[in-house]
Amino acid sequence: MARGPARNLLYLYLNNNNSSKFRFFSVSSRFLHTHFTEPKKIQDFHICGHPLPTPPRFSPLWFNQWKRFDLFNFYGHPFSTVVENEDNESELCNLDVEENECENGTLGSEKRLNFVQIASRDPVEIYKELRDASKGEKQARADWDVLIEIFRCFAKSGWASNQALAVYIGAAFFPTAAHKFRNFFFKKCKVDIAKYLVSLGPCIEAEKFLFPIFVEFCLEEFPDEIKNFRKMVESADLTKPHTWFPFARAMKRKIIYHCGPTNSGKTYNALQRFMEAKKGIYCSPLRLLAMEVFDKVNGLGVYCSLLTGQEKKHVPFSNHVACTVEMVSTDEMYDVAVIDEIQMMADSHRGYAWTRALLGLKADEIHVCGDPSVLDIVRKICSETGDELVEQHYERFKPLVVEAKTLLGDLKNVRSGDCVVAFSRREIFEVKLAIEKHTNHRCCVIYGALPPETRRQQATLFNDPNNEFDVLVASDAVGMGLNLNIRRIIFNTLSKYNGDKIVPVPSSQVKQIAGRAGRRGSRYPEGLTTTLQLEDLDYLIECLKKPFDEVHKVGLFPFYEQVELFAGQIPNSTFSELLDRFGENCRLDGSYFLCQYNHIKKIANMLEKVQGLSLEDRFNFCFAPVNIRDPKAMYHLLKFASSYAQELPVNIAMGMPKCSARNDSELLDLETRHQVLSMYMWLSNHFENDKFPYFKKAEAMATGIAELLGESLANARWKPESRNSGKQKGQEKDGGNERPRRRQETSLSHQQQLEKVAA
Ligand SMILES: Nc1ncnc2c1ncn2[C@@H]1O[C@H](COP(=O)(O)OP(=O)(O)OP(=O)(O)O)[C@@H](O)[C@H]1O
Ligand SMILES: [Mg+2]
Repeated sequence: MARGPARNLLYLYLNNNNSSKFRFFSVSSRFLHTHFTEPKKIQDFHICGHPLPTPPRFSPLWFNQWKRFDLFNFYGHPFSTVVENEDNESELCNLDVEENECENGTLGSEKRLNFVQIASRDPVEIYKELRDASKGEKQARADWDVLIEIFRCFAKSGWASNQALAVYIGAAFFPTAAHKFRNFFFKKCKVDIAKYLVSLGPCIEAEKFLFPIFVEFCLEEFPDEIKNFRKMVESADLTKPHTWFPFARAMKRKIIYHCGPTNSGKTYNALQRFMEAKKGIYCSPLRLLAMEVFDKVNGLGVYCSLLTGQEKKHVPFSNHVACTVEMVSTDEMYDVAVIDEIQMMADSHRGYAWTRALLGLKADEIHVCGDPSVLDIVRKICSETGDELVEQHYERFKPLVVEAKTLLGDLKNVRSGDCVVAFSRREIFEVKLAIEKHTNHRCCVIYGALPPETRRQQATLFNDPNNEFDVLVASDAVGMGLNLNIRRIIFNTLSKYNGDKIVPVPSSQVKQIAGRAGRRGSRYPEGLTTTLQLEDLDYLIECLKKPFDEVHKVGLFPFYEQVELFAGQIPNSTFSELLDRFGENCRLDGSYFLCQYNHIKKIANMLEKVQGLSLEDRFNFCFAPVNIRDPKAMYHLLKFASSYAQELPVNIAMGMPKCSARNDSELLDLETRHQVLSMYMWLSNHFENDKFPYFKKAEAMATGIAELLGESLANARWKPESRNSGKQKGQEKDGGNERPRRRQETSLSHQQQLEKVAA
């Protein structure tokens, strides 16, 4: 190969993966971070536009030792291209432009050479040259048009915007910076550089050429913006969450992972250790389960208090507490802690509470119970925290058998001890109505929007063989927490509304629900499961066969103090904006994700018009247990916050219904009233008591409404109203404040929102 004219330049061939052609390309030493086996040596020579300081040490033979060069940019991101080392040494250091295939084949060799020189120039020098130029050189009209397009693309480039983050040019500021850079460039532009860019056209290569010049420009022009953004990013740093709990880190904790499917005795065994301990805490996913453990443990003679978002029942002389996971204290010392349903760490909304409990609990022994999906990530966390991990694996007590016959589409085929699972409130009442109309069975119902007390009452009614209520109709709320004597789980459908569209129920959820059948201690020798329709059976079998999905990330959410620190960096923003900015800018390790906060934002937006709330007040109000899809409940929350902001004692401002529900809209009304009272109790526990002085009254009303709900369900023989008719009715009555009843209302995520609440 003939020698190129610029001997002191090194050009590398880049094999462009998109086309099979070799492209002529040059690389600046600043951008070349290769996996060389002799990294020291490679630092000794300069590439592109720089004379080689010690020519004897620069031997093309070095390059021959490596077949392949991966190129990374300044920030460690790989270029899409790969450098292939041709065996012939002269190919690397002495290129012949003429003889090489070049994508832009129409250009003359002189021009191409010129372009090569521009492309290979140090961007710092190019920037300085532009900056120091008194004015730009004249460009042809057609070239301007191309340049304008190139800069338009640059300003919109996701690639450039992402890269800019590494030098603390935030995504919000990037378009402004790109616009100013364009103005600067056009003012100072030189013909050769412009021509080179025009030859590239609006493409990623042009962006890659411009980007380092843009960086130099930004470093000089926007030092304050860069400094501020850097501070902001640093205050939204959620990396290394295990370091947030130095006291827990100072302890030598032993973590026991009780790992297995449903109904295998995980919680039972963990609770044995809990009860034996001098001082223990049980962390529950649901208020309902915390109440069950509270009753059970006290019943066995171990004094135990109860702590949920809504209730604080202190039992004198107790050293044990059953709480909802959000309420766990990371200040208290315990001998034994139990974190139940540990796989909920991966829950998109509430996962942070489990993560916090696992990382922060100050307990010598921590028992975590759950399926195997988070086992690997718990192993990883324990290796980071230095805790000892002991794994105990469990098998189901009773086999789970799939009934291939199904119900053949006919609810008349239900039997005593069956639980029919449906994924919307509407479906639940339709199924109940059909069963009670066409058979002699009576149905109990359980769904997420019912108060825990009512769900327990319905469970007790179903478990008791001495009454006529021998069938259960339930939503996925049945999947966790209740001890139910279920013979057979029948899936009414295996698809549900996810808030956006109808999707198949995830296999992990199918497993969890189906596993409810044949609980140890129940009178059935095995658990059975099947579907209503034959066509759903294959999917059921597929779900049960599938191994648990391995979770790769668990949830995190900032503490109030972290949000407050972040707020200091962007004054005058609303709480909702603050959350968004935090979400955009927070940094996380690979094992964590930021929990979803859309529901919090929705409350934050509603409370925006309430004057006089501090940031901390807003933060607390936003975590109140409210169904954001229920306008009546939202309205009450707004009223509570307004009274609180005016420093008035907050009234419940709601009457007590006189009798149980006679139709579906009265039932919905009872559900909403209970949720509002539950919210009041929660607020009373999370703010100073004197601000919410009617706690006792709210508690008494909530108990009364839970009873009314129980009575209503026992007598419920009405058709659920259609969404539309409900809406019209509501509009007549309350000016559109009717609660929209949507399919997902009974889904677990909804229930979880209500139970989050719990805390
Ligand atoms: N060793 C035991 N002796 C008596 N009863 C037991 C024993 N182990 C478990 N049980 C009972 O078996 C039932 C299921 O046990 P447990 O609730 O511990 O299962 P689990 O694996 O935690 O299930 P889930 O995944 O549903 O939470 C419970 O009613 C529990 O009281
Ligand atoms: Mg359990």
